[in-house]
Amino acid sequence: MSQPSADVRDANATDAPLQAPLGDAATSAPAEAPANVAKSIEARDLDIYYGGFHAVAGVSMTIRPNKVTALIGSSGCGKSTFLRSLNRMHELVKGAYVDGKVELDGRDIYAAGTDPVAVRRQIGMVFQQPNPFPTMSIYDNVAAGLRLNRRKIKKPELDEVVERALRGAHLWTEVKDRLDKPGSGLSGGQQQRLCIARATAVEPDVLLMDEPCSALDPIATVAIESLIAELKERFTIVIVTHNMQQAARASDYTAFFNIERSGDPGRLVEIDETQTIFSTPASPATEAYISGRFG
Ligand SMILES: Nc1ncnc2c1ncn2[C@@H]1O[C@H](COP(=O)(O)OP(=O)(O)OP(=O)(O)O)[C@@H](O)[C@H]1O
Repeated sequence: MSQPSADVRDANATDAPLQAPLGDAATSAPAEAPANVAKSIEARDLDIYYGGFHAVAGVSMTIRPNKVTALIGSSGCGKSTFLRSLNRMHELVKGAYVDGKVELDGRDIYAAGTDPVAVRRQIGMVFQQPNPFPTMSIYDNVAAGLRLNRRKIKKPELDEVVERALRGAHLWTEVKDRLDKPGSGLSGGQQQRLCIARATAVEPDVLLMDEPCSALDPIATVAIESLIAELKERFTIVIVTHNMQQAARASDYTAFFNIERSGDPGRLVEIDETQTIFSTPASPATEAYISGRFG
């Protein structure tokens, strides 16, 4: 829930796609995967609250299209909170709200009248724990979002989208002969790739990933990392990770968050190309964190 502001009202004039009812927005979606141009996100002076608790303060950041941006920083500095504010999942917590702006290609996702469900369709999320719908088949897990968005979608088209999403998630060959079996019967790494297939099947512009490998073994982690490298050809990706090697391997840009004193809100210290953050960061706090001196 954003606090109303003049800026929000101004942005309202240009946010038509996010205001479209979910079904309409999706009905016009092309059957084929769209061109490889994803969208950028711009956070401007973003403050994030849980009721009276100020969790994250004053974040301004550009998230570039078709790049992987990693969010790193010590526990509790607000990485996940910031991530969830980028697709309006934050406000699902009772009393939680943001102040400031988040723009998807220049359109404020918090503008008055914007449908948060449509925002979440355009900015998908993959969580730490793989969470396939437990009673649904593998096929239905991937088809679920499309069925919600496009009630009249025909079976042959759905088959095509499900196959494409599963191939895109490097899962097709492993599951093509058991599409009718429950998604919960897959291994952890397979379940996470199923969740990625589910998230990408609706062709979002941005994929948010909250520690997507932290519940996985090293082999499954490598599989997800190589998948992320491919997915950025089609999507803008933001990933929260505690694993600095993973940030160094998998991201193009890295944002370091920090809390100066206990009880203070988390703040963005710096964002730069990953190579720069891990070799010559601007801030001593970043240097201390990446060299393992704290956090
Ligand atoms: N649902 C919630 N209600 C109230 N406070 C919350 C809630 N979720 C998180 N917080 C608080 O917000 C702050 C930021 O938490 P957040 O989980 O975003 O940090 P993080 O950097 O992602 O941490 P970690 O690396 O441990 O996952 C913390 O002080 C946390 O306790």
